[in-house]
Amino acid sequence: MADVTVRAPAKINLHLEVLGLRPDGYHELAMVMQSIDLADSLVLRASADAMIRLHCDNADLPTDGTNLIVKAADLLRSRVGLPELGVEITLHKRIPIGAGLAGGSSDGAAALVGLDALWGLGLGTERLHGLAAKLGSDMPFCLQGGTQLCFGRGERLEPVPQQQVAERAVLLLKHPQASVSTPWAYGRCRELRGDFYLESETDFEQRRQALRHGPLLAALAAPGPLPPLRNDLQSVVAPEVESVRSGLDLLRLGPEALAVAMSGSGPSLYALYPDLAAAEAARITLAGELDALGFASWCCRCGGSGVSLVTDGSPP
Ligand SMILES: C[C@@](CO)(OP(=O)(O)O)[C@H](O)COP(=O)(O)OP(=O)(O)OC[C@H]1O[C@@H](n2ccc(N)nc2=O)[C@H](O)[C@@H]1O
Ligand SMILES: Nc1ncnc2c1ncn2[C@@H]1O[C@H](COP(=O)(O)OP(=O)(O)O)[C@@H](O)[C@H]1O
Repeated sequence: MADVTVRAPAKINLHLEVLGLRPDGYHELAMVMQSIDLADSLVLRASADAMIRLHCDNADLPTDGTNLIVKAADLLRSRVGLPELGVEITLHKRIPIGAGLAGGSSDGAAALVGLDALWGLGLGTERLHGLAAKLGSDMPFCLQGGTQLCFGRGERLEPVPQQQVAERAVLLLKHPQASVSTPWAYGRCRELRGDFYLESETDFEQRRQALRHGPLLAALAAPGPLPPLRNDLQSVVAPEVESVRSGLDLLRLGPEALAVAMSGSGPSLYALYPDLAAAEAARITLAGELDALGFASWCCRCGGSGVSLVTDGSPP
């Protein structure tokens, strides 16, 4: 059987609002997530020995059962009740790890889509979404991609219909020595907030409506400026991580952007521009400071889709 290649794009958060604490210990969220064209790729080859094996070109990443790709493969195989299925997966890692860009979740989502195709399971979107939600709150978004409102733990998706978002591009920064654990960020958020959470479903729904019909989505629908972006984890993480503070300052002082924010639980930061040329020009203007502060940087387009099978001829 032919190899299957899957593209696994990163995301940024255009809005991240922590509404409440849920009975399951997770936070109730209202987010706008956006795919970008910085992507990992997975190559899957069927094997006859009933083993799930992962190889990765980044030695910092475990390839054992803690990797979300292996977890996804194990879960899928046990759900369909076919323990004899085997696979050898090679991961080309380009998304920085522990960066707030959902690289692990996107890899897990890509494994679900790739194995569904490789093993000929024909599971369909709804069942894959259910499996993804079990593996991680961000994983359903990574399957779907584009621009989505994400509610609940992050797994309840509502598409944002505007096309304009996809024209835009980001200058993305991450300090190679900085990484933030998502459980730590939410734990610290809880410590800082104490009892300061909304409590009722009515209050949650009011905030969801405010986001659906608020200034951010209206502004995303047209070219031009955006309102200041909200990420409730930014004020939790910035005081603890120096590169988040210095990177945000740098992007704010740089060539005028549509918006500047931290992505997810950080420590990645981005400045949003009308198009890729503007993001690349900003990167050139800031090259000296980026170098002096030791930041890695990328210019990425906002993307219209989540994980996707790579058919012959298209680049992974
Ligand atoms: C913060 C966000 C924003 O998009 O992304 P990252 O910065 O990690 O990319 C997400 O909420 C991360 O989603 P994801 O990384 O899938 O989280 P999970 O694996 O489900 O959960 C990891 C841990 O984060 C906390 N958690 C996660 C989601 C949520 N709604 N409430 C939480 O409190 C819990 O402590 C959980 O044990
Ligand atoms: N395939 C994977 N790629 C990246 N990280 C992974 C993967 N599988 C498991 N992880 C673990 O998930 C954690 C979060 O990584 P990542 O998804 O890159 O960041 P974030 O949750 O901040 O977006 C890390 O501790 C990492 O070891």
